[in-house]
Amino acid sequence: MGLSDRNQKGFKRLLRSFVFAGYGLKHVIKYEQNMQIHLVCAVIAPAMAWWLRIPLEHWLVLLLVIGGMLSLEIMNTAVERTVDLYTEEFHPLAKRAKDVAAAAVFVYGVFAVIIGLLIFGPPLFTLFFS
Ligand SMILES: Nc1ncnc2c1ncn2[C@@H]1O[C@H](COP(=O)(O)OP(=O)(O)OP(=O)(O)O)[C@@H](O)[C@H]1O
Repeated sequence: MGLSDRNQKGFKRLLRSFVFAGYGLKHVIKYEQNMQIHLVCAVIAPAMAWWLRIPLEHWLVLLLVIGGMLSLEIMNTAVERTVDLYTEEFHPLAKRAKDVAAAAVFVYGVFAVIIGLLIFGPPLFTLFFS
């Protein structure tokens, strides 16, 4: 399906958007090392949550943080590809755009780690030291 199908409506268009999102997801997983690292964490964290039997409200926060982290990494890749489309030569604004997008991932990552410590710290402490 090409760009001319943009005016399509209904279920077919919805299905089409899922298929394209799938292409995007496959690309990021295949080529972005950071995404692969995030995915490993996205498997380990729920496994730990299950093991430690954390409460439902902590599950909700955890899932929100994992979804946010993965989505932000995907958006970061979109920014990188868009910048590369504009120029593969060195350009200070290209650097600025990529570094700012990377900073967004970094800031979220720092808060994700803090939330992870707050969620997993107390039950781990109880498990090992009491
Ligand atoms: N066209 C460009 N002009 C100037 N600086 C750039 C350009 N492309 C990338 N950079 C900068 O070079 C550094 C490394 O970028 P590189 O392309 O290796 O990784 P990335 O595309 O930013 O991220 P990733 O490795 O996750 O794909 C970053 O500081 C980035 O901002």
